[in-house]
Amino acid sequence: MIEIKHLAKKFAVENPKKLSEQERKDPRLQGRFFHSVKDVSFSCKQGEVLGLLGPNGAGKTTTLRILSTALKADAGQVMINGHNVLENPLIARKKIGFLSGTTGLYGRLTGRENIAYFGQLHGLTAGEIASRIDELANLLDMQSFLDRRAENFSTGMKQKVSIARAVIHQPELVVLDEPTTGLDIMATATVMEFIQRLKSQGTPVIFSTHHLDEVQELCDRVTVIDQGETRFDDTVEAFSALADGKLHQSFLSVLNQSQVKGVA
Ligand SMILES: Nc1ncnc2c1ncn2[C@@H]1O[C@H](COP(=O)(O)OP(=O)(O)OP(=O)(O)O)[C@@H](O)[C@H]1O
Repeated sequence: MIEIKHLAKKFAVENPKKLSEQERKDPRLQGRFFHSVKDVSFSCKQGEVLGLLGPNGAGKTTTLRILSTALKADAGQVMINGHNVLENPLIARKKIGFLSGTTGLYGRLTGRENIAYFGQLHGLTAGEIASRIDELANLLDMQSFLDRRAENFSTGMKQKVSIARAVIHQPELVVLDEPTTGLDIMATATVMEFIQRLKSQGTPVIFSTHHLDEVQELCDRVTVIDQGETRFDDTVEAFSALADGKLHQSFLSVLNQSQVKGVA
């Protein structure tokens, strides 16, 4: 069980000129600070997949980076199976597998070496690493390129190796930031099947996405964030029922209500 309560994170704005026009108009900009995440709460149980939705700049990546301990929250609580993540980041790192959109692979290492390196960081033995990589190579369809240097990998190859690297230590919770962005149909299907498999093994998965068909196919729960605040957090059935099964309409209706609230 993972529970996120009232997360908040602001960033100091070093140079206001570097903000986009949209950010300059955003009510989250207050003086020298941009309050990227203001009040985000959601929860996800064993074996559930949660889809984190929101428009560009809503605060999804910031939330997931806090969850994975890559960023420190200003306020709020993250509990994983009774452990306080924000107070015990080292324990939390062992429990969480995090795919970030920005962490690159080491180009001079092969795919296998990139994954094995993370296994070593997590304290796995050489034997454990080898058998786990074999298993992941199968699940993510990586055999044909695993022993090539990563520098010339396609986007799909890179993403598969990055996912394998994130889950080498069999984490209790898997957090994926836009795992299918930029992937072709085949690679997307492989990643979706992989998430499905984690789910069937009972591992909770939280992933951000802009693809509602992925939500339809995989998710048990949906959380919508807008302007740094949770605007919807419930089952996929409840989300779907907002607009007679049309998830795009459900999403838009949550955002419309959110804007009405923002104005009020
Ligand atoms: N280190 C930072 N310093 C200043 N502002 C930041 C920083 N990181 C994020 N932000 C701002 O916080 C807001 C939320 O960003 P975030 O990346 O969390 O959004 P997102 O929902 O993941 O968006 P997208 O769907 O475009 O990936 C954005 O306006 C972003 O520019």
